[in-house]
Amino acid sequence: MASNGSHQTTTKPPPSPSPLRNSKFFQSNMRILVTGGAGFIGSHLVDKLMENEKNEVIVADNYFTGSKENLRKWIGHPRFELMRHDVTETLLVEVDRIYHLACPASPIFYKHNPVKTIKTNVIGTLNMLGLAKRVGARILLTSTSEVYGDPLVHPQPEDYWGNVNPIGVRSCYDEGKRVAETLMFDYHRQHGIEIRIARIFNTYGPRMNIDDGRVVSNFIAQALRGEPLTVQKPGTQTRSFCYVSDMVDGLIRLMEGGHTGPINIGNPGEFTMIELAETVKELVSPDVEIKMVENTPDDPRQRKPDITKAKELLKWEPKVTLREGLPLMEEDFRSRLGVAKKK
Ligand SMILES: NC(=O)c1ccc[n+]([C@@H]2O[C@H](COP(=O)([O-])OP(=O)(O)OC[C@H]3O[C@@H](n4cnc5c(N)ncnc54)[C@H](O)[C@@H]3O)[C@@H](O)[C@H]2O)c1
Ligand SMILES: O=C(O)[C@H]1O[C@H](OP(=O)(O)OP(=O)(O)OC[C@H]2O[C@@H](n3ccc(=O)[nH]c3=O)[C@H](O)[C@@H]2O)[C@H](O)[C@@H](O)[C@@H]1O
Repeated sequence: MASNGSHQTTTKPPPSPSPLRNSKFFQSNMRILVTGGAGFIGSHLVDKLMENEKNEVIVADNYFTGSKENLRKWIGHPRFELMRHDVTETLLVEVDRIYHLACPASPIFYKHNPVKTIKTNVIGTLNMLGLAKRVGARILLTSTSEVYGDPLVHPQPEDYWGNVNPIGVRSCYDEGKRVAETLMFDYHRQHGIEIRIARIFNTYGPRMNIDDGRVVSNFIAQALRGEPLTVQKPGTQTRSFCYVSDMVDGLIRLMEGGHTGPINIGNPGEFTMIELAETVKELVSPDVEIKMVENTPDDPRQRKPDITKAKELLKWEPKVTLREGLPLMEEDFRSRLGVAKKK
C-alpha cells in the first residue's frame, strides 16, 4: 500500500519495442532509417545498405526533390519500407541507425522556399534527434562544405570555423546546417546520443535531377541537348567533385566507425568552373559552346576538402576521378533524355 502519498520512482527500463524481439526465432536485423532516401545521394545509400541482408531500410521522404523512381527496384522488397513523410513533423519508428539526409541540396531548390529549408534543417534535425534519443539510435547528419561559407582558409580542414553570411540568400541552407550541427553536438553532450557528422563536398553522379540546377548536372544536360554550357562569372571559382559511390562508402564508414566527426568527405581534386565546362565539352559534346552568364550572390570562390581526418580515422579516400565519373553520369543522362551516343 502506498504510505503517505509520496511518489515512488521506478528504475525499470522502458519496455522493448516488441516482446517478439526476445523470441529465439526473432532475427535481429539492423533497422536503418534514411531520411531524404528518395533523393540523389540517399537512393544510392539505400542501394548499398540493401546489399547487406542483415539490414532493414526505412525511407522517409516528402518527395520535394526526390522521387519514388529512384527507389523503384526496392518497392515491395520485404526488408524495405518507403513512407511519404516530412521531417518537420515528428516520426515514431523503432530503428537502430538514422541517416539524416532530408533537405533540398541544389541552390535553386533550397532558395525556392527558404523558410521551409531552414525549418527542414532545424526542426527536421530536432525531430530526428528526438527520435534517436527515444529509441537509442545512432544518428548521422549530412552536413555540407557550405558551413565554411566563402572560405578564407584553403583547403578547408574541419577545425576552420568558416566565413558565412548569416543574412544572405544562401543562409537558409548554410546557417541551417550550422545550427543542425550545433543541435547534434548539444544532444550528444546533454543526452549522450551517439552522433556522426559528415561535411559533404560537391557530389555528382547518376540520378541527379536533370534540371537540378547544380553545375555538373547542368553542364551534362546542356551538352546533351546541344545548348551552351552556362559558366557563371567569373568562372575561376573552384569546386572539388566527389563521385557518389565514393561518398556512400565514406558515409557508411563514418556511421559504423567510432568517431563523431565532423569529418570532411569529398574529393580533393579541384577545378575551376571553366575547367569543368571544358572537360564536359571534350568528353560529351566537342561542338558545344561555352557561355559566361551572371552569377548569384555569395557564391563561394574556392572550395577543396582537407581529407586528412577521413584518411586517418575512416581509412577512406575517394577512388573515382572526375574524368572517370563524368562518363558514368553521361550514360545515365543519355538514357533518361533519350539521346543516343554518336558512333
Ligand atoms: N550532393 C551534394 O553535393 C551535397 C553536398 C553537401 C551536402 N549534401 C547533403 O546531402 C543530403 C542529400 O543531398 P542530395 O544531393 O541527395 O539532394 P537531393 O535534393 O537529391 O535529396 C534530398 C532529399 O530530401 C528530401 N527532402 C527535402 N526536404 C524534406 C523534408 N522536409 N522532409 C522529408 N524529405 C525531404 C527530398 O525530397 C530529396 O529526396 C542533403 O542533406 C544535402 O544537404 C549534398
Ligand atoms: O558541396 C557542398 O557543400 C554544397 O555544394 C553545392 O553548392 P554549390 O557548390 O554552389 O553548387 P552548384 O550550384 O553546383 O555550383 C557550383 C559552382 O558552379 C557554378 N555554376 C552553377 C551552375 C551553372 O549552370 N553554371 C555554373 O558555373 C556556380 O556559380 C558555382 O560556382 C550544393 O548544391 C549544396 O547542396 C552542397 O551543400
